[in-house]
This record gives sequence, structure tokens and C-alpha cells, in this order.
Amino acid sequence: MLKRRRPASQSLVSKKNKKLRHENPSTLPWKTTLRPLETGIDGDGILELEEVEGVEVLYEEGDGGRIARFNVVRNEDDDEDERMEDIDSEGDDAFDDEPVETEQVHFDSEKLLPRWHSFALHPRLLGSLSQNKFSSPTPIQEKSIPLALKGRDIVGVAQTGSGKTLAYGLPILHRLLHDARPKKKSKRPLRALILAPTRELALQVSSHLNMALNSSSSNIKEEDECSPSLNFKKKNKRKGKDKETSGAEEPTSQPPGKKPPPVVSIAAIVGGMSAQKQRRILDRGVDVLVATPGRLWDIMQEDDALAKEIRHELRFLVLDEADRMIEAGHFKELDGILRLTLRPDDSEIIPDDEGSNTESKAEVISADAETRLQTFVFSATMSKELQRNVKKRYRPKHSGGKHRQATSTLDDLLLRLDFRDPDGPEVIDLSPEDGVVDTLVESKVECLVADKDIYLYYFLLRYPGRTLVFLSAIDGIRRLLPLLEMLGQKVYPIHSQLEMRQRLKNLDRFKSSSKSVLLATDIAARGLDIKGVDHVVHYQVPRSADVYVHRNGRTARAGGKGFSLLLIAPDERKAIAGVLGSFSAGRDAKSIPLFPIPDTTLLDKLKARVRLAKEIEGMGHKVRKANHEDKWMKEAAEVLGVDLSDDERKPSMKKPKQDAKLAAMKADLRHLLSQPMLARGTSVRYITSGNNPLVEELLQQDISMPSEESPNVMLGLGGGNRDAGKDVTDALKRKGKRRSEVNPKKEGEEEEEWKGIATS
Ligand SMILES: Nc1ncnc2c1ncn2[C@@H]1O[C@H](COP(=O)(O)OP(=O)(O)OP(=O)(O)O)[C@@H](O)[C@H]1O
Repeated sequence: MLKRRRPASQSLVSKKNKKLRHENPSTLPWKTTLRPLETGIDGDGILELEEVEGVEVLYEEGDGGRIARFNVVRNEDDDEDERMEDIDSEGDDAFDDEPVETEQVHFDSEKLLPRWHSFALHPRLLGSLSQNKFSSPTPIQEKSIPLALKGRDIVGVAQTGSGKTLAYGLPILHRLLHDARPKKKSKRPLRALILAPTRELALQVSSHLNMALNSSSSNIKEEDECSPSLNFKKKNKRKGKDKETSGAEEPTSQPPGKKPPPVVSIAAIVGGMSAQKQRRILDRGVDVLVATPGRLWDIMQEDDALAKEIRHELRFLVLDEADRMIEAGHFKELDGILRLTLRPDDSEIIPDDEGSNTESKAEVISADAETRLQTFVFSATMSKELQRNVKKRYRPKHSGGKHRQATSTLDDLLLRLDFRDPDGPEVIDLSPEDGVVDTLVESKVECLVADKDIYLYYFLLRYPGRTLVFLSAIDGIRRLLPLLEMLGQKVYPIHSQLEMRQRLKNLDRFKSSSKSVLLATDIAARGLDIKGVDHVVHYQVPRSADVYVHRNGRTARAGGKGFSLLLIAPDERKAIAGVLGSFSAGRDAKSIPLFPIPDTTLLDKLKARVRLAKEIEGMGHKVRKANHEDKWMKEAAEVLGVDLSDDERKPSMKKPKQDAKLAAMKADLRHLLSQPMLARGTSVRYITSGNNPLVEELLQQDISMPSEESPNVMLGLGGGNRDAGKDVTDALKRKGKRRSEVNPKKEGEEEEEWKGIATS
């Protein structure tokens, strides 16, 4: 089937369109169409239907008569789709039915990676660790990898950013790399299923595992001189652009232009992306599937084969951030998927509170750790009680353990898992008692709700960097976004009502600028590994201790420094006390130091800017609304064939006035933003003199004095220090207090009433 598009000149195709010329119809990007089961046409390849979209057919007169040429019309959106497909199906076109040989490579880990040597990981993985400069395993990796390699089931709890993905990923990849490859042309069986709560996290896990497989390390050596040369190509050209390969490519002497099949193929299946493409990937077969439960469940409804693979072929099941999956409302789908992983005799008897199930299970456990399903559950947060429950539920017969009733949805979910490990899952808990990563500095501002914008703006000016601001609702993001933009901040939103493409684009933009702000709901709280997030701001207090931990976990990752700031309004006081009190170490809100603001007159100055920006936004909104109504009226009259009166046709009399006022207000704001924000006692006239000469700050920060071109610089607050964490710890030192002693509450002391920022 060939769908012909209207030529670009007649259609509404954007100017960004590109045309790729094809001489031969067989080189067009044909796609196999899916046929509903009811058609009775099965997928055995007897009758394949294919279609192609976006093709312009042109006829040219040649010597031999009329010749058809084909232009494939592509626009930037298509390119973006393809980029996204590249992410969700990295290596899609790398799948091949050709036989894949096991590779013969060697890596001198004793010399090059001594801290990893004892794990005896596959050389390909070692090469990649070495290339990424992961010279030693993180504590959770150190504990869990040897056990996982022995075939144990694991429940791993470790702080955010501590390398949990590789803690379960390396043992899986190691096993898959070692497994003998099928020699005959056959579809790859699905061997590992990793479930993650959000689309971004699933895509990230798949990229992370691909990174662990693909190495161009020169330290990997061929063991067998006769084997073909190793070719760890990172990039492949496809459709004229670079495409990251997926899975480890096999050392092979492929003919030029033909990509070798990956040794291990990894694909992500998530919502918000082409389901058809994802089904195609599954049809070809993948070794490791990273999925969000919702999309996987949808696909399984139409694809019995996938359900069968999960039931019969799976070697590894991973639940990454299991607690969040339940919160995200995926319980039904998750439960449905997990049921497929139960052994037949378990499906009717789980959950069981009395112990009979455990006993029968212990009897049927296969001793063959090489072939049985291994289950890994990882999270940064899991209550101690739940960990105990999981352990008790699977305590072997002779230990005489009694089963507990599930006390939460997560308990319930975990108790449904069919851990095959005869000793029950090994629970490894390395999470800090108070949930705070060592390298994180926490802080708080207590302020009126109306002043939160000013404190946030102050913070962004004072500590430029990569700042992730969490809000509890999308409406808040919609309000704050234009405000911060108007105040000259580079700011991007991320929330569930944005299209997937936009979410990924905004994440990319945030990542690629060292001074930017991401306004996020809690969909970005879990698992996202963005390098170099300097600060996390809780614009609204988190609703639970877990959310507080995960939000904070976007900074201070992998041993790096990080800073978190809570903005607490009077009516959030109780909520935050409850959140902190629910940590197992029983924290007190008073243990979080106050954020130091050495010169509060600056807040007054900022208040003027924020107020003006809000007025502009309010007026802009009115003007947009009026324009929209005018336009609607005209269009409706046209459709109905009604004549509008002169008054109705004329744009509102107020409009020119409003426009002029708006322009004047914008000019005022531009002027305000171009004014230096100077702390009390500093002057722009004498930048080289005084106790704290401004010139030093300007030099240290490599900036010039503020101007219309480079507004938003705050100066005069002491040196060029832009380290919020250091400022908090210095302020504490000055007061002679340790973190735990901050603001100790005196007996019977009442909370003081917070004052708003004075109007200047
Ligand atoms: N052994 C290692 N040495 C150095 N860096 C590592 C090591 N292992 C993983 N990393 C890096 O640490 C960062 C955090 O890893 P990862 O995302 O797996 O953390 P996590 O524990 O899953 O975090 P979260 O709980 O927030 O999901 C990643 O950028 C990863 O590449």
C-alpha cells in the first residue's frame, strides 16, 4: 500500500521539510502493517502487508519513457520521532536473524580494574567500566553483584544515585553475554524484563545498560589471533544521521553498510511513543526489555507471544523503584504482568499468610540456578518492616517462620513475587537511617506562600547553576514558568501533561545548560540521573518521606555534592514535621538549618521585579484572551454567515492602550533587570575598593557588570562564592552549631509567626 501525500506546495507541510529522493521503490522506508487477529492472517510470513507513508510520486520523461521517482517527505518532527525511536529501540535495526558467535575477548582486570577483579565480569563489561572510569564498585554494587552472579534473588535498598542500575544490570548482562547464542535463524527469546515506573526512567535504564555493553576500550584484547577484529563501533549512519547502536555489537567481518547483530539486544517499551514501532521491535525479538507496566500491559493484550515469552523464557525479572510503580496507579497492570512470572502452582495460592505456600514452594524449587528465574527488586526507599516481611515470607521451612499479613500495597505486591531462591531473597539495605546522603546539604526557608516566588528568584540569582524545582501540581508549573522566563531565567517544564517528545526535549535542554531551571512535578523525582544537578528546591513540601528522599536524590549523586532547599509556608509546617518524623531515625524539622540570607534588603528589591513580572503576565493574559475572543467571534460569524456590526468588527478600543501599557511595563522590567543587584554597602562606582571589592567577584565569576544583555547578576554578598551548601555550613559554623543542633526547640516554646517580606 502506498499512501501518496499532497505535494509540499499544496499541503500544509512546514518549511522545515526535507525531501529524500529514491530511485527505486524497494528502498523506501516500508513498514510491516499489523493485522488484527480476527483477519485470520497469521504472521508466518506467507503474506506480509507493508505500507509506506509520506511519499511523493513524481513522473519524469526519460529516454525509455515515463519513469517514476519517489520523494520521501520528512520534517523536523519526523526527525524528532526518529530520535525518540532511537531511544526506545536502540539497536532496533541491529536485530538480525543471522547466527551470532560468542566473542573471545580478554580484559586484564587484575591490572586495570583491580577493585572489580574478583567479580570476574565479562571482559566487555569490564572494558566499558574502565572506559567510563568506574574504577571501583559502589557499596551496593559490591554487595549485590557477587550474590546475583551466584544466582541469588535480591531486594536491594541503597541511597539515591548509588549505582543501583548497574548493581542489577551488570549480573544480567554478564549472564546474557556468556550464554551460548542460538546458531540457527531464530527469534531471540526474551530473557530479562526490567519494569520501571516512569517513561524517562525506563529509557534511562535502557541507555545505561547499553552504555555498559558498548565500549570502544582499547584495553580489550582479542584472545584468539584468528578471530575477526573487534569492532566496538559506537555510531552508525542511518538515514543520513548518526544513530547510537544498541546492544553490544558482535566482533565480525560484516560487509560494509550491514550492521552486525548485537550480542545482547536491549529495547525500551514505554508509553508516549509509537506502539507500532515497539511491537515491531518485539516481533524481531529482544534479550532485555525495559518497560513501563502500562505500555507493556497494553501490548500484551494484543500479543499472546509476548506473554508466553515472559512465562516461559524469562531468566531475570527486575522491579526498579517498585514502590513508585504502585503509587503511579499501575498496580493492576503490574499485578497482571507479575502473575505471568509465577510458577503454575503459585498462581492460585498467592498471597498466603499461613506458610503452607512457602513449604510447597521450597519443595518444587529447582536446584538449577543457571536456568531458574532470578528476581531483583531495587529502590532507594523501602520500609524496614517491608524488608522484614519479604524475608519472613520466604523464610525456608526449617526456620519455622510465620507469615505476616501484607500491611501495605507494596508489601502486597512484593509478597506476590515468586522468588525462586530457596533461601528467600537476600535483603541488602544500605540506606541511611535519616534518608540523607552524606554529600547533601539540606536547608529551609520559612516564608509566606506569597513570598515563595521571591525566595526562589533570590536563590536562582544568588546561586546560578542547574536547579530542579519540584512543585506538587501542574498548575503551579504553568504559573511559575512564564514568571521566571520574564525574569530572565532559562527555565523548562516537565510534567505528565506534556507530550513525551516535549518531556525529553526539555530534559535535554536542562541537561545541556549549566545554568538552567527545570520545573517538575514528582514524575521527575524518581531515578532520573541527570549529571550535575546542583540544587533541588522543594517549592511545595513533599507529601511523604520517600518523595523527599527521591526528590533530593536528583542532586548529590554518585558521591558528588548537592544541595536541597525546602520552602515552607505556615500551613505546610505540620506536613513537613510529619514527613520528617516518619523517617526511621525520627527526624525533626528543626534539624534542617535555615537558609542564610545575609542581606534581606535584596529581597525587597527582588519583590519589585517579581511584582512587575506578575502584572505583565496578568495583563498579557488579558490581552491574549481578548484577542482570542475577537478572533473567535469573527470566525463564528463567518461560519454562520452572520454580519457583525461595526462595533463588533472593530478591535476593542481598549486594545491599543493595553498594548502600550504592556510595552511600557516590559520596558520597565527590562530596565529593572539590567540594574545591578548590589548588597548593602557596595557600590558600582568603586568596584576596586572597600572590604569586599566587586572587581574580585566579577573576576572570580568571570562575569561583567549587569546590563540589558546580561542581566540578573547579584553582587556584593562576599567573595565569588556560589556554593549554597558551603554558605549554609559556614553560617552554622559561625553560630557554633552542628547540623543536629540547629534551632533546638526549647520546652514550651511556641513557633514564631513568620513575617512577610517588607514592601519597599
Ligand atoms: N561504580 C561506579 N563508579 C562511578 N559511578 C558510577 C558507578 N556505578 C554507577 N555510577 C554512576 O552513578 C550514577 C547514578 O547511578 P544510578 O542511576 O544507577 O543510581 P541509582 O542508585 O539507581 O539512583 P536512584 O535511586 O536515584 O534511581 C550514574 O550516572 C552512573 O553512571
